[in-house]
Amino acid sequence: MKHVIVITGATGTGKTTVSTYLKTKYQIPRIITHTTRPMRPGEKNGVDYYFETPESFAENHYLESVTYAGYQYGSSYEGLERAFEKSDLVSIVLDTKGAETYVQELKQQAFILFLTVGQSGILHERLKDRGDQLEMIQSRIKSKEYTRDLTLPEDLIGVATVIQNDDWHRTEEKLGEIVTKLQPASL
Ligand SMILES: Nc1ncnc2c1ncn2[C@@H]1O[C@H](COP(=O)(O)OP(=O)(O)OP(=O)(O)O)[C@@H](O)[C@H]1O
Ligand SMILES: Nc1nc2c(ncn2[C@@H]2O[C@H](COP(=O)(O)O)[C@@H](O)[C@H]2O)c(=O)[nH]1
Repeated sequence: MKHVIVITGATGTGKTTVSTYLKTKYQIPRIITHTTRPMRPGEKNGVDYYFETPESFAENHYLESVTYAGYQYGSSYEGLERAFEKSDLVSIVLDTKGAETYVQELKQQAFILFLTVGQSGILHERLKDRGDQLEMIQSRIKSKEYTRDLTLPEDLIGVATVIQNDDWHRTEEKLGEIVTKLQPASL
């Protein structure tokens, strides 16, 4: 059975870091999603996201789309199919609203991974260290989506696997266990 590891949680908890690690260590491709937000330093179009204008964003066909801290984000059916052509096990990084939609649409094919940290105060530091502009950090941390994604939504309790991503070494160990469960034959 094909599976999508849906990596979700609040901003700065390490979703993209986990997705990149799964690709590097286990060759698990990431579904690239679309956004209207500006690029961060070092990001590349077609690698980190498909960066869109509001007009071009509206032209795609989305499995789900959301507004997050004032920008639009969406994952397309085509993106999912393209990733499944490469591998039976793929990952995607979504906010919690998107993760709920993936469970409704893909059912058992969606493996939900909710990332959290012990103290939400460290998230601000992580975003600063990542090179985010102060203005962007402040508006994001004030957004209702940020507050919402700090807590596992009720619909995902008992469905999601939770990793407290404070210690990267422990996170690596837990990811190894998850991949072994989902991809036993190839390890
Ligand atoms: N376990 C960890 N310990 C310390 N720093 C970490 C850890 N995991 C990730 N980071 C760092 O935290 C920063 C934010 O990580 P990342 O970009 O992966 O978060 P994210 O959840 O994808 O954020 P966003 O939703 O804003 O895109 C990065 O600089 C990353 O290197
Ligand atoms: N529901 C969706 N959420 C998405 C998608 N692509 C990214 N995201 C989430 O948006 C926020 C902000 O991302 P950032 O890269 O600007 O920090 C974060 O929670 C991502 O997981 C999507 O297609 N659908």
